[in-house]
Amino acid sequence: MPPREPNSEKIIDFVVNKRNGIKGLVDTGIETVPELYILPLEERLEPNNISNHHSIPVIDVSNWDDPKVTESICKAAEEWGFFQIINHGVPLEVLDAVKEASHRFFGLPNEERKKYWVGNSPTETVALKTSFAPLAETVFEWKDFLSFRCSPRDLESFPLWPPVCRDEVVKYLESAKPVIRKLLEVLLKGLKVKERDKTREYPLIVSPVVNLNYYPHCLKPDLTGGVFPHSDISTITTLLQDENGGLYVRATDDNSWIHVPPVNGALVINVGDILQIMSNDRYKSIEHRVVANGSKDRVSVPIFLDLGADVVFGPLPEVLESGEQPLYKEVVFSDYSKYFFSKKHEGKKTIDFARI
Ligand SMILES: O=C(O)CCC(=O)C(=O)O
Ligand SMILES: [Fe+2]
Repeated sequence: MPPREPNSEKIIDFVVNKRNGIKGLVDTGIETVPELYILPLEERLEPNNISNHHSIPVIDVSNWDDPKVTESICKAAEEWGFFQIINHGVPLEVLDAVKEASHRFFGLPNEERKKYWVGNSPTETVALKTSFAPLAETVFEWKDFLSFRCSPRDLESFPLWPPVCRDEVVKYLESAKPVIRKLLEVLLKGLKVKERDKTREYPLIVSPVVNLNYYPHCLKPDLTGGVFPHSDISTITTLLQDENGGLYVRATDDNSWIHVPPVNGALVINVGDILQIMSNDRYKSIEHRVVANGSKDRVSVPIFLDLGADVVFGPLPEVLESGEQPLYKEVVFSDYSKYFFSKKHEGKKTIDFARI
């Protein structure tokens, strides 16, 4: 990594070592964007790279038994890797409550918030972090996030989670689980995996991670990145975004960036690397990025369906049945995940870890 300028070291000390995060820095009333957060020209999202002719599908899932619905889901996972669902049954109040809870947590006084800083938190199942991989990044992401590990065992530490948001996180996850199960069922069926194969489904649903993402307003959002281009490592991600917008998804045909417009009550679903690997590239784990807002603090709440640390995954036997060559080897989830978190966000590079 090239040496950083002296002021960047001071900023890192404040946001990382002193655990104030970007939220703490914005609260000091900074009037310019520090060098540490400025992207080189070629990495910024330029207006002429934003698509004006693509849009990701919005699918009404009020009737899961309608074959048109299931076909649209599998087709969207193949062609776009991203889609929004509406009429999914998760109550609007639950969605609004978890967004409000995110604002409440990040609105806590610095000293209160810091108690949950990674490595210092009362439990390993909840961790407050800034940017993505500060030890590996030359430019930081304009984002803090509070991450909850939510396997049934992790939930035993619920009493140690921040009281201002813990009920809302659990309620959101529990309300979303039937939808997530249904989505997995549909997507696996599209890969010819036998219905209700519990041994298969179980490890897929058991290790969710919920993040409360917080992007404070940024004076010059065009110069910075809320999240840099990356793909998720999950099986699928279910994301709740707020009304500010700012999420962009890569178009597979011309590499432009497609804005994902906020739709009240919708959930954004995307395929992650695990499902791309399991499907031997049938479903696509697509690059996406976030641009912070110039005047509003943005929140989003993803549920990442991860795997248990020791779960091994690779292309599914059903997919290879017809003689298709596997494009990926089998890997252990914890190895894949460690690799992802050891480096900065770098587009689609993580998946090469498993590629044959
Ligand atoms: O905030 C968003 O809209 C997306 C965040 C994201 O991509 C992530 O947390 O992996
Ligand atoms: Fe993501």
